[in-house]
Amino acid sequence: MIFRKLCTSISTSNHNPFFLYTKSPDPLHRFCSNPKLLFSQKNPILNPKIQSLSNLRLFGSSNSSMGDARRPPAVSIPPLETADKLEVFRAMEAALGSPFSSDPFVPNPNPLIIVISGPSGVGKDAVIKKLRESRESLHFVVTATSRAMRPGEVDGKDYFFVSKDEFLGMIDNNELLEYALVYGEYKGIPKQQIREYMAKGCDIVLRVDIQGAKTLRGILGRSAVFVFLVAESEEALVKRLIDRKTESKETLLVRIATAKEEVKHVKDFDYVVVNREGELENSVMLMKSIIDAEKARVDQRNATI
Ligand SMILES: Nc1ncnc2c1ncn2[C@@H]1O[C@H](COP(=O)(O)OP(=O)(O)OP(=O)(O)O)[C@@H](O)[C@H]1O
Repeated sequence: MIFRKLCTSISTSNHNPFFLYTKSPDPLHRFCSNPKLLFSQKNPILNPKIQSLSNLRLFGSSNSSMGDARRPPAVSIPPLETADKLEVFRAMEAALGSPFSSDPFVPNPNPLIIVISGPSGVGKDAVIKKLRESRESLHFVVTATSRAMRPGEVDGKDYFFVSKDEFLGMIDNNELLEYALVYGEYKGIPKQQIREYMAKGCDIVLRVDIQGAKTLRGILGRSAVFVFLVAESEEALVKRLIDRKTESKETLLVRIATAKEEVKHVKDFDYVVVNREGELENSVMLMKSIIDAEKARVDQRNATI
């Protein structure tokens, strides 16, 4: 009730269309026309920066207290319609009593760790290859593996191909963030590579199997983003694996049986991307959107290795 009275009194006493703030003897009256402002940083009583607005004069507007000899001289803002932009800019700085800052309003996003996983043959490598071509700020960690090189693969680019003994040495020296024995072969993620590229501000992409993703979730928690790649159906996945022609009949059967179980783990991930037959480009686009959205999060993930 008292508050409404205050507002009524100021709305009848203040006719200046540009400012809520006038030289009323009662400081509460100055911001009464919008009750929210009373308690916000826009309230000149609370914000000393805006208090300097009392020195502000617009061309063509009257200011009844201009004769007050105790106040510093008023700053004039030239008319926006005709004045030079820089002139207006400088006048506004002078009116506010400090230069406008060019510092970013929000800090740059943190480097992101993106874990991509999914059943064998779903298209992880295919998606990553396309992402690699389109995003320079992403670093794709080259996994170390003890498996033999497939035709077309390049050492140091697709994987670091090492012997089983070399791999065991890396485990002993604590050089791996995560490692696993997959279908009789070792695969692991070198820590040093991640540290080095995160220090350069790059986002990191890790490609792991489902078990690896589970282990990484245990290590990284919510500090990394986990994406599950899946085919649209079991049928599509089997056809894709047959087409790839990299498996024996036996390993093909094992991979298919494993994939059926692995799909159940989708709920442990942050995102799922369905890599439909013939729609690889769409999957890549969705991956990019996920990364963009993650970079725009207010509550940034903050991974340290
Ligand atoms: N959307 C798609 N449509 C059709 N074929 C695809 C699609 N995505 C990937 N492929 C093909 O499916 C096969 C398996 O893909 P890829 O090797 O990338 O799978 P992966 O998940 O990396 O498998 P693994 O875990 O066994 O290494 C490849 O021949 C690839 O070119």
